[in-house]
Amino acid sequence: MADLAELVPRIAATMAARTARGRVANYIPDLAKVSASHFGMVVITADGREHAAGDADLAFSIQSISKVFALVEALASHGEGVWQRVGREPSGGAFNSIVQLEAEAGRPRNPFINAGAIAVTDLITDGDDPRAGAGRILRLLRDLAGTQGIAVDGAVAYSEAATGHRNAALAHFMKAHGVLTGRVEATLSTYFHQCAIAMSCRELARAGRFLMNGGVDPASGRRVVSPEQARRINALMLTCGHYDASGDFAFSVGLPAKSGVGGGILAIAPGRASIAVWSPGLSPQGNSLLGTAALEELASAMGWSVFNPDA
Ligand SMILES: NC(=O)CC[C@H](N)C(=O)O
Repeated sequence: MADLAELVPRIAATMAARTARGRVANYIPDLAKVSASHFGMVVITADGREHAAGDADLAFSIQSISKVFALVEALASHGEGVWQRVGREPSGGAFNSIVQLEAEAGRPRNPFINAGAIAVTDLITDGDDPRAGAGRILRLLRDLAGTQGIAVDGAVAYSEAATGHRNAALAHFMKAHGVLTGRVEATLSTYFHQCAIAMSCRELARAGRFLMNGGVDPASGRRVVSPEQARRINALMLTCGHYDASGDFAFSVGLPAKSGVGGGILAIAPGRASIAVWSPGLSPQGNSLLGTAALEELASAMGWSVFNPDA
């Protein structure tokens, strides 16, 4: 097995030199301002060691990675009731697709496509102030990462709200079917704020540690979710975390992971590591191109696949 102290900087150097870096998301105007030249990576192993390289401490917009932590909050307050409004099947469609909703009575396929995430966020939206629901996610992330320094990037939240017509369409459609119960504007605003949370790879990898550790944060000993919920969240990340590229990601990397259009990916090697990578250039499906390539190299060098007999 490779030595992580040598491997992580080597992967970062390889990715820094790549010229084909994908395209930075531009449908949210403020995300388009980020340079495609960034690459950061942090691997935290079960023994608590952190291996960091590149832009490991630069904050970026976590976007859809926030959907994992919104789900944790919804499970905490609503338990299994979450599954009454959102399914557990990969959609095979784009992250912001609307077509399945019409055929399936407004019930989103899974909590990681936009429709499903908005339905989950509706459960933790409290009143009209987006700071309430987004604040729950922020508190969770700060607690898990061990820093108060994580915040919502107000400019990104505003930019997203100003251009988020597709998300508004998804939300109104679900409201018409009774899948959303809160006020649509409040739910959407909460969703835009959670997506605009900015944090670094180091903070994100720390925040993901409970998922490699059966639901307990190894840093504090706090139980975040039950062992069964941790397994299920990992299962959803593996099957749905990369939208219509989830099968390909499972094929080439083989780890539960959640991507965001800010170019971040949180990946979990159960029992072994919590990993965060960031490179803003995206594949056509909206997943970090170099982040995926880096995870593929890491997983293969370490033998970290949930499909390995000895993993
Ligand atoms: N895939 C993503 O990261 C999408 C999140 C983005 N905030 C959106 O709603 O479109």
